[in-house]
Amino acid sequence: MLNLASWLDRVRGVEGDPSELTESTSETGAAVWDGAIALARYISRRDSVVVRGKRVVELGGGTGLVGVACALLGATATITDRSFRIEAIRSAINENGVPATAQVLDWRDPSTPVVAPFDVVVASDCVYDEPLVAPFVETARRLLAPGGLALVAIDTSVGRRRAYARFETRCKATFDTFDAIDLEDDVVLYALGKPFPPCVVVCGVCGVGKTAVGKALGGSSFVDGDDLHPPANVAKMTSAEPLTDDDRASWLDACGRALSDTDGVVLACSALKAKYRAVLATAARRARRRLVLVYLRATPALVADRVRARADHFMPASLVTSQFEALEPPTSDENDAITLLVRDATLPLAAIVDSIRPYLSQQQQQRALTWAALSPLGPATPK
Ligand SMILES: Nc1ncnc2c1ncn2[C@@H]1O[C@H](COP(=O)(O)OP(=O)(O)O)[C@@H](O)[C@H]1O
Ligand SMILES: O=C(O)[C@H](O)[C@@H](O)[C@H](O)[C@H](O)COP(=O)(O)O
Repeated sequence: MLNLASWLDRVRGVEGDPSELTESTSETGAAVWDGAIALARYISRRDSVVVRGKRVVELGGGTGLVGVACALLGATATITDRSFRIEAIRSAINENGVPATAQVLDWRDPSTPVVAPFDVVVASDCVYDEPLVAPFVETARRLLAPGGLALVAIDTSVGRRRAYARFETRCKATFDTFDAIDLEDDVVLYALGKPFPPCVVVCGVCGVGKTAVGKALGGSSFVDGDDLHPPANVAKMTSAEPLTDDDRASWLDACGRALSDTDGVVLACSALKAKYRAVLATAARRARRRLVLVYLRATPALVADRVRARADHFMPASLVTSQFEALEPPTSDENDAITLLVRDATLPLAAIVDSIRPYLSQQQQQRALTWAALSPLGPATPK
């Protein structure tokens, strides 16, 4: 395996002039531009923090220089470009014997199957044409895990000022942290952090108010666990038969996927037992987020009243007793991965929701702090 220094020496021999390239040039990506060299050097100086052990994707890989550099430094890299560059990227990967794969990715075709998310997105000198800016930034956002970091190097001597200005504006609107750092020569490095909405689960027995609170809190990002039950579970509950641990297993997995596969979900899920909540906490950790668990507390009598008064729901009031029998009320020392908020379900809805919101922004701040600590750039500049 080559080391990074000799690999950089080697690719310097094919340096090119990016000012001659346009989006339609078939030569795009055939030469190594200054941005790529500067970015590879930058990452190599901060390897353990930025890429080691991380899932990295390179956009517009060209020769594959930056992606191969990341893999040489201990990342698992996916190096992407349009189809005509893939062969060259594959040979760069093979030559270096690194843990990397080459994959076709066209930013204007969101259906291209690249397995996201990634901890780090890297790219260099990719936004030289204005029409490319929006699809590029959207692709970076789509592929990046919450809390992840995008590093985009641009050689500003090339003179594509309008494209760069559009890129900056777009990034400021898309990412929640934005730094522009001068690297060597005229290369500017943009460090971008993806918004980091928390995973929220509203739990408690049937009829306690999970859906009402979850909807008010999550708006369009609300997911109702009721909708994730397999039909057999719904049939069972409709016929007044309580669910068993086995019945709940696949449903909890589906709830977990709703948490880990989507940005910023608020999920209503009864999560009656500690072991069910552990499944959800693991899913949140998979998405690199902390789980905020809102437990709604009420008496069996109040809950039975609510369930009886509720129209258009499969859950019969006769199941309320078994729900309380199964319930293991969550405690704050139950699981390190959970931030527990206990709320009185008899309070007005607005009071419950307003008392939860500050914890959500606290999570956002925590994300910014984590990012700043991980970043080799010093504290990130919030927009
Ligand atoms: N804080 C509250 N105050 C008064 N009624 C509520 C409150 N929260 C929920 N409800 C009502 O109680 C019923 C059950 O609430 P729902 O959200 O469907 O519970 P769950 O999703 O836990 O089964 C609904 O008719 C809902 O409008
Ligand atoms: O684990 C269970 O026994 C069920 O999941 C139950 O707890 C849940 O509450 C139902 O989905 C009913 O729906 P509601 O909670 O909306 O009444």
